[in-house]
This record gives sequence, C-alpha cells and structure tokens, in this order.
Amino acid sequence: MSKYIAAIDQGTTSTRCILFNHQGHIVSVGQKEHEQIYPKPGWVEHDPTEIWKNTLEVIAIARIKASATAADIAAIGITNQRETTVVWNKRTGKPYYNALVWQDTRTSDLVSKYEKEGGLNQFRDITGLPVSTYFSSLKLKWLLENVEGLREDAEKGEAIFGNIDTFLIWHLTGGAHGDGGIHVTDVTNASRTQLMNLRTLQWDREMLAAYNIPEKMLPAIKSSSEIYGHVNNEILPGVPVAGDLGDQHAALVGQTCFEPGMAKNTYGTGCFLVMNTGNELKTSENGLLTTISYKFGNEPVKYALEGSVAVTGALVQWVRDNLGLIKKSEDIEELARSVEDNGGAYFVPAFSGLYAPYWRNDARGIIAGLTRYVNKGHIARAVLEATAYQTVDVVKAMEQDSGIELASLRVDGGMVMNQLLMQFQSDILDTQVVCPAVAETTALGAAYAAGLAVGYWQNLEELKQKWAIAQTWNPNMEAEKREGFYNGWKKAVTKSYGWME
Ligand SMILES: Nc1ncnc2c1ncn2[C@@H]1O[C@H](COP(=O)(O)OP(=O)(O)O)[C@@H](O)[C@H]1O
Ligand SMILES: O=P(O)(O)OC[C@H](O)CO
Repeated sequence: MSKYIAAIDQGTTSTRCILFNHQGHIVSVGQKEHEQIYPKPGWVEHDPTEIWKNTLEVIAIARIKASATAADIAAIGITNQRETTVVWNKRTGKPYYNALVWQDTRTSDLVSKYEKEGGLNQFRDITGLPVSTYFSSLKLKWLLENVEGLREDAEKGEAIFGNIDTFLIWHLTGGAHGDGGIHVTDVTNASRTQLMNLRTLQWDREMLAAYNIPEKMLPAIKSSSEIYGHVNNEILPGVPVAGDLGDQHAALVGQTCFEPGMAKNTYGTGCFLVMNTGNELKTSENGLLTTISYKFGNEPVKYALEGSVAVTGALVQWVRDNLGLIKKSEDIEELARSVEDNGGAYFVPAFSGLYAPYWRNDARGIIAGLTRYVNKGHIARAVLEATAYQTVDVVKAMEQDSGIELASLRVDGGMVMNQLLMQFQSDILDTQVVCPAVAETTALGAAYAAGLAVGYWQNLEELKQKWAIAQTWNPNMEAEKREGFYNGWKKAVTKSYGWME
C-alpha cells in the first residue's frame, strides 16, 4: 500500500499541501501565501495563475520534506476557498480576469436589483441561499457582462468556469496540454455557486436563466469522493485525484461530524459554523444557509445548515497590514492581554456587509463605544471579541433552527491558536470549546475523502476512531457580565446598518 494521502488546501490567504499517513497524522507540510488584490473599495481578487504556481510549489515542498515519490502517494484530495470565481480559456489555460474572491462586493448593485424584483429569498427553496454578493452566481454574471468577448467564448464552450477546486483539478489532470484537463466540481462546491438545485444535485435551468449563465461553461457535478482523473503533470504523475470538498465541508469531515446534529466552527479568514443535518434538507428560519455536508461516492447526500461570517481572521490581518498595530497575526494576543477588557469598545467588521444571520449588504465596518480611555489594547480586544460575538450570533440561530443545544463546540482553523480568543469564546457562549489533536481538519477532510475513494481507509467508523482532543476551554464568566458584553455587541451591530445606500 502507498504510504500517504496528499491534501491540497487552497485557502483565502494561503495554499497548503499536507501529506497524511494512515493514522491521519501530518507527515509534512508545504505552505505559501498569495497576494490579496484590492483594486477598489470592496473589490477583492486573486491571481489564479499565482495560485496554480503556488500549488505546484507547495506539493514539491511537502514531497521533499517527506522524501516521497509519486508511488508513495495513494491519492490527492482537494479542498478550497468556496464561491471564488475563475473563468479561463480551455485551449490556452489563460484566465480571462483575476479570480473574484468570495468577499468581493462589486455586485452590490445587482443584489439590490434582484431584491427589488423578487426579494432576497426568491431562490432559497432551490439553492438554500439568499441573493448576495457572496456566492459565485453574481460574480460570474458580472464577469460575463464586463469582460470583453467572454460571453461569446462561453457560449461556444471555449471559456469555462470553475471555483478554485475545478481550476486546480483541471490543471492537475492535464490543463491545456494533450487531451486537456478534466472539468469537474463536487456537490459541496456546486452548492455554493447558487446555480445547483439542492434536491437534484444538478445545475438548475431556472437559476441559469435567472442569472443568464451559459450551461456550456459549467463543470460536471460529481460526488466529493471518487476518482475524477489522474495527475498528468510531472509533480505527481499518475496519482488519482479522488477527493473534492469546499473547505468548510472538508473541515466537517475532518472533525468526523458524521452524525446529524454534530457541528464544527472553523476560524480562518472568516468563520464558518456547519451542522450536519443528515438526510434532511432543512430550511432556516433564522438567517442560516442550507447547504451540503458531503456526498461520498454512491452513498446518499448529507445536508447541512451553515452560519457563515465573512470577517474574523481577516480583521486581524487588517489590524496588521492596514493599521500596522502588530507585525504578525499572533501578536494580537499579547496586545489584547495588555488590558483587562474591551474598555467599552466594539468592532463590527462589516467590511463585506454582514453575512449570517443578518445578511445586510448595506452594513459597513464600525468601531462603536469610543472614549478617550480606549487604547490600542482595547481595540485588539474588540477585534478578537468580534469573532466570538459573531460566533454566538450563528450558534443561537443554529440552536433555534435545529432544536439542538450544542453541548460543546468543535473548533479548528488558524485562529484557534489564540488562547485568549478561545477562552473568551467559551465564556461568551457559556459552552465548552474543544480543539482536536489534528487541527488541520480542512486538509484532513479532503484527505479522508480521497482515501475513502481509493480504499486507503475503509469506512467512516475507521475515521471516527482517529478523532482525539488536544485542548478544551471551559466557560468561566458570570451570567450578568456575559449578557452585558453581548448586549453591547448587539447594539453595535445595529449601528453598522444602512451605511451603503
Ligand atoms: N494567533 C492568532 N490570533 C488571531 N488570529 C490569527 C492567529 N493566527 C492566525 N490568525 C488569523 O487566521 C487566519 C489564517 O487562518 P487559516 O485557517 O489559515 O485561514 P484561511 O484558510 O482562511 O486562509 C488569518 O486571517 C490570520 O489573521
Ligand atoms: O479560505 P477560508 O478558510 O477563509 O474559507 C473561505 C470560505 O470557504 C468562504 O466561503
């Protein structure tokens, strides 16, 4: 048997390749950040060619660190930032435009138009999602309407669309060379385009008509765990590409949340709380999204509820890059520890409007409650607390929608290294917070999907055995104090509304 499974985790800020062994332990990691491109206020882009180059580089790093040959790798799983939209030419491989990143708000006017014409929730029954700048549908519409020659090429089937998973699989399986790459996606990624019907798991004609998208440019929708094709590139020649999951769905799998009612919260650029609802396609009454947990091969699809928060770790980066208050993201903890509390300040990071559970495109970021007393330590606290309060908002919505009270919250992602944040999260939720031994759950989930497809792992029971706790935070805050903090947050949120006309 080959020794390892490779997972490529293409995130908002960086690309990682991680090799896992049969125990599900990390053997080696290659990681590289890519440029965040902000051409105008509210616009966020990535260069797809840079991402592809970084992918090759991180695979090479992970391979070299583990002294692994292609024969040592049983399969590759891909996981990715979702919704981010790429269109490229299938003969040359050249992108028509930079990737429009999920946080990009250039389609706000289109959102208002659809809101006036049919309301924000007009497509919820088919897709589980409100009309928003967040999903691929409006980004693709914007590209088709604004990039010269794109619509003509798309109608001829020459210009093809994909999220980052599709773009990477296409390149890995041959790209523009020879017979060309394989043009596929999986049900979890497709569920975030707002073009897939959640019941049929196919592109929905009504949605394509509503956004005027040519079907020819769309990838084939597959399960999250099957052999899509083989690597046709010297980086890992012949290795099967056998797993594909949007990163938040992959983290759910990596956390082995296989039973209905199990949930995880991932703290990265944004925060994403996902609860597995099993066979039940549940509609939210409280501002959550209906989406897909995963679909393994021919097994029935599993649905999910999701609370997506746009800006959490991204706010820490903003404090680092735009204010220069810290040098590295992790320095925010020391700065926040220089004070006792938030000093009355609340930061509402509505940089891309507010996502779950508010869905306010008209909101923009604010710091509320400022007095002469507030210093940079208090701002650092308010920044970290914003992540915790936004999580409380989605946990409350999740508990109401599901009728399940979360006994403990399984967490992962880059921000869980922050002890102050995790303790505050537990305090403000009044719930235990638990981090697993393998905190790279996103990559692990993609590896599990690929490993199941090629028989490297046998079944979900085997995977469940591997989950183990690394750290637990227990709540330790008086109810009155907790409620006071949270009320302050709710008041601040309302002050961010109505900034955009
Ligand atoms: N110790 C820390 N405290 C607070 N935020 C952190 C810390 N370490 C990393 N981050 C934030 O976490 C994010 C990176 O996490 P990661 O899970 O790699 O994100 P992504 O998958 O979205 O690229 C960045 O936004 C960074 O600012
Ligand atoms: O790259 P991440 O981990 O911030 O995740 C991005 C999400 O998939 C966006 O929906």
